[in-house]
Amino acid sequence: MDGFLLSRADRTVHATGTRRFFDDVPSASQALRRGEATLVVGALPFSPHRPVVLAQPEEVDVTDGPWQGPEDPGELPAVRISAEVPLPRVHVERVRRLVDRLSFGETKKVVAARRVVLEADEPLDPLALAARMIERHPDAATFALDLSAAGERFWGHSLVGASPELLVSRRGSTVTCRPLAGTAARRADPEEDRRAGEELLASAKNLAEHGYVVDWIRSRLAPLCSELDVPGTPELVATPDVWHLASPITGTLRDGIDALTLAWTLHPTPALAGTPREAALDLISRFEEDRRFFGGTVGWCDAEGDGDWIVAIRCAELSSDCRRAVAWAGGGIVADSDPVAELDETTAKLRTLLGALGVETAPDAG
Ligand SMILES: C=C(O[C@H]1C=CC=C(C(=O)O)[C@@H]1O)C(=O)O
Repeated sequence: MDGFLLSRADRTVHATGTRRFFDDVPSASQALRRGEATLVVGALPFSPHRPVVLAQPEEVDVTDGPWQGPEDPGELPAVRISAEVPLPRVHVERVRRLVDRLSFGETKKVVAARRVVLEADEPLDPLALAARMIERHPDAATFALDLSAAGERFWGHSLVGASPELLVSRRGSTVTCRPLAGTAARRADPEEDRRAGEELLASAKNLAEHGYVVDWIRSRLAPLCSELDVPGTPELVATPDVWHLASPITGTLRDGIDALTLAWTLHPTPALAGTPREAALDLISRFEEDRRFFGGTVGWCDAEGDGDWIVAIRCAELSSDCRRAVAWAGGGIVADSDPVAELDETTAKLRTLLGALGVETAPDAG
């Protein structure tokens, strides 16, 4: 696909063509500051050491409300799962090993992720998939973008997803974050569903998982803000597939740090990495293959420094022929995590992407 789409309930940024690519966050931020670019769009990968996708687009369309895609995006092709990496039982075993490490080591939390490889009968149009995801997940931030600028491994690839998690947003001197961590699968029965949400809100394990993320964001934002409002307890938010614990955080920035630099300062949070962050990143690199842009961040930043950066979860990377896709899901592991429940949690999270493609996932064991 050409370009970049970020559709949120209140605003859509749709950009096409490229005037210039940037190699890193500081050079993009400098171009915005000097007035050499009016907008930068793109994505940062999960690993802070891998190439970014940051571009000044040729044309930009900013509209109120969610993206109004093609009148009739048409049917998506039939898609099936061709591999799971690692196999579900191996993911359970990995989580068990991580739990052992967390019980005896200095690491308090680490996020373990797995992948599902999908094959499509016909090419899967990234924007048609995005349109389907907007329809199914109207409250999420739906994105679709070309990843080619990240190098040969990504030529012609695109990333498509519908994320419920805002990494950071800046409007003038106001900075907003809404980290998510702590999850329970939604239930078909309304009474059971309500109870699942209430239990999540009272779960010491999930509150601990959540607390690490809030502490990280507070520690990164506090030096940059004259005021910072961090709620003492999280609230419950729902997607069609899962309940989450969420903390809406708001601050007043002291100086003109732009949204892109804020994203770079916060990313990856313990919602995707763990605590302490470096130890968790080290464990992830030893237990998993490169996450590429899963768990990274997707967004835009304008010349005023305003912008929105979304955590790249509930997403898939499409190959250049659009016949293959890789979807990821992860979950925070702490010392008292149950490995089988953690597998089920990733299955519930995968439903956002797989459901849009009409692919069935195994029902969870809960
Ligand atoms: C890592 C993912 O979710 C994050 C966001 C919300 C809740 C999470 C959790 O409960 O572990 C994760 O931190 C994912 O969707 O793949």
